[in-house]
Amino acid sequence: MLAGLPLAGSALAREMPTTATTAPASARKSNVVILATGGTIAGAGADASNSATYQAAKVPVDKLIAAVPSLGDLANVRGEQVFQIASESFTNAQLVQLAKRVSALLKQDDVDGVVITHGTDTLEETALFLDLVVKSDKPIVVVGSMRPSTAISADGALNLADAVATAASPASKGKGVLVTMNDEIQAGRDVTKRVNIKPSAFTSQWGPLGMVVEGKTYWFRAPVKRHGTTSEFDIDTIDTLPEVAIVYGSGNMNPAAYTAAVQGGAKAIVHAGTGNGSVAGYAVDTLKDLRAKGTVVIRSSRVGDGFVLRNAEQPDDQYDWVVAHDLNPQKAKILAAVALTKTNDTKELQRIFWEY
Ligand SMILES: NC(=O)C[C@H](N)C(=O)O
Repeated sequence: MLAGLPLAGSALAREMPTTATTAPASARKSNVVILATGGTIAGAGADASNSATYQAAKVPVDKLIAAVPSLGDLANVRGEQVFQIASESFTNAQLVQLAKRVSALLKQDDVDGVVITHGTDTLEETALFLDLVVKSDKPIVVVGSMRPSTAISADGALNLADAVATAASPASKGKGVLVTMNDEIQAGRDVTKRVNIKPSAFTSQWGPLGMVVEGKTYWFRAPVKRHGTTSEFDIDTIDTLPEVAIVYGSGNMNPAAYTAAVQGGAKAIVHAGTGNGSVAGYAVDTLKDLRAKGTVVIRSSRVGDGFVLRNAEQPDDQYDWVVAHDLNPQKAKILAAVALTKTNDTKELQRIFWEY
């Protein structure tokens, strides 16, 4: 029920008085553009009790903005509807289109920051992609919600207000793509969806960078990996991304999955290995074979936390494989696709996995 939105907004307005601003009254208000792509933050359920059964990507960006009147206290905000999709349906072509729009907007003098509203399922992929390819120091904040806008205690309104506050804050400059969920500011590179049903779904093994409280950002750490202006990748020179497949490791896995991925067009395989990216003994020959024929093999871990070391578990130097460092399989897939636009040299690819 879209009629639920203004109610949610005015409730928020009561809870967040206009004193919650990020800058002194004399400072110019930042100009923030909200690019809407769909997801649960734009979702609508039949009833306020529907927190998990609803349709994603229903509410248009103007209604999302109107539902949170306090946004106007934080920044001069305008919206653009880029897509209206659930994020599990994002394609590489859409990633490229979105990043080109972000890049173009941030080149404008009258844009200080960009917020992207996004479904949470692949939010972490988009956040890393933008981190790698948009050459700007201006804040880019990706935000979603775990409950649809019509649900009791919907989390989208506050997450969006926090995103706008973060995008409007000069303190957010140069910190890479940021994600605001559940009061926290996370590094887009590191953050991952770890719970599929709670507002506290997004965490990073390295911890949040900061928090947003009453429209003000508080920072505790900053990313050290290459991103934005220090990245060697630039969306202005990327038009397509190569196919990269993830193959999931498990007990008694079928190695035919690797071959099928390559037959399906994959230029690289991210092996979501057990433990430290380990590979079943009976599957090693298939991967060695595919590598000999040109497929890039990247070892990541299905565990999600920790990091995969070269030549631990498997002799990567001997097999000419790459390790994903601390990137989980879905993030390794994004970095591999971006890196492959420049090189398929495995030494270069490994350097890129260490540096980004
Ligand atoms: N919470 C969400 O946004 C989930 C939804 N399936 C999406 O990613 O679009």
